[in-house]
Amino acid sequence: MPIYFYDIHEKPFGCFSNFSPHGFELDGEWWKTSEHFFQAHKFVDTPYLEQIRKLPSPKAAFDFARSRQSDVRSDWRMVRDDIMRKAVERKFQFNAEIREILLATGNVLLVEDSPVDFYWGCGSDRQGKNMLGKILMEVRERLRDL
Ligand SMILES: Nc1c(N[C@@H]2O[C@H](COP(=O)(O)O)[C@@H](O)[C@H]2O)[nH]c(=O)[nH]c1=O
Repeated sequence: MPIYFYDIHEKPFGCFSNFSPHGFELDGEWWKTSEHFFQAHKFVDTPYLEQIRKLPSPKAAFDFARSRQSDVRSDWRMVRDDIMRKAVERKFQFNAEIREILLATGNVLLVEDSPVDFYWGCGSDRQGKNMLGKILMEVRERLRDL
C-alpha cells in the first residue's frame, strides 16, 4: 500500500510535505522549511531570495514566488529537481525525528497526494509525475546507506 501524504497536520507522514515546520541550515543560512528554500531559489540576482527566506510561513513563500512568476530564472525547469533534492535531503539530515519516520517506511511507495499538482504530486487523477515522492524515496535510499 502506497503512503499518500499532503496535509502537514496528518500524522505521522505530514512531515514529508515541504510545508512541514522542519527547518535546517543550508549554504550558511537558516531555512524555516524546505518550501522556503525551494521557492527562494526560483530567483537569482534579485533581493527576492533573501526576502523569501525571511517570510514567516511556507505559504507566504509560495505565494510570494507565485506573484513574481515573470522574474523566475529562465533555467528553472532545468534546475528545479536538483534544488528540491538538495532541500529535501538536508531537511531529513538535519531533523533526526523525521529521518526515522522516513527510514521506517522501508521501500513503500511515497506519493504527494496533491489534488492540483501533477508535477511534484500525483494530481487529482493520481497519475501525475510525483516528483516530490520520487525525491523522498531517493533521499530515503541515500540516508539508509549512511
Ligand atoms: N501547494 C502545496 C504543496 N505543494 C508544494 O508546492 C510546491 C510546488 O510549487 P510550484 O513548483 O511553485 O508549483 C512543492 O513544494 C509542492 O510540494 N504542499 C503543501 O503541503 N501545501 C500546499 O498548499
